Amino acid sequence: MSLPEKAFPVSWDQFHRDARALSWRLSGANKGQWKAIVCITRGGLVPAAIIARELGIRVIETVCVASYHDYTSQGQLQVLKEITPALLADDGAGVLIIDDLTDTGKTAGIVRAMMPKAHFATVYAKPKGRPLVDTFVTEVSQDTWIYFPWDMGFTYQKPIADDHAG
Ligand SMILES: O=P(O)(O)OC[C@H]1O[C@H](OP(=O)(O)OP(=O)(O)O)[C@H](O)[C@@H]1O
Ligand code: HPA
Ligand SMILES: [Mg+2]
Repeated sequence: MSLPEKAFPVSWDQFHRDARALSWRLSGANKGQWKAIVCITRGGLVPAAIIARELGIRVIETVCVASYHDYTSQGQLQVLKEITPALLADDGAGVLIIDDLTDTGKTAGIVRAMMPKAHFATVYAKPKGRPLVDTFVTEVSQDTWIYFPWDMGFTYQKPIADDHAG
């Protein structure tokens, strides 16, 4: 397991703000008219709930993809549940695909291929995945790991001075 060099921790408050910022951007795309959200589980579930609330979208579908089995190392991508055929019609035109982030772009690539005309949005993006998303809020470098609030808990932090003590 190789740990990315930099850490980008995100609090619930920050995530809510960033997901709202994404909603604002999406309200200006496709005239704000979306047939449905397809969220990529599990990470896409949280932003999908916030965006659905902001944009008044009531039809929420999932596509279940798993890849990072061992913390930061990506394994074989597995599609555990496909999208309902009703939304695949017309190549997914008018459908909003939501995920928490795009990293290598592999997950985005697989889901995009299922619905080439859908609009793909993530809250965060790294450079490799960025060309695969239509809308995102914040870009972080490829050597940064994003720590989401649902993966974290409060822990004791050593004072900075302790690192300098002999
Ligand atoms: O751009 P990629 O390199 O494909 O990585 C991005 C994907 O990885 C994470 O999901 P993960 O497969 O870890 O599952 P999870 O959402 O259930 O945590 C994240 O939520 C994205 O879906
Ligand atoms: N953080 C959390 N999950 C992830 C990341 C990340 O930077 N990249 C791929 N899955
Ligand atoms: Mg995911």
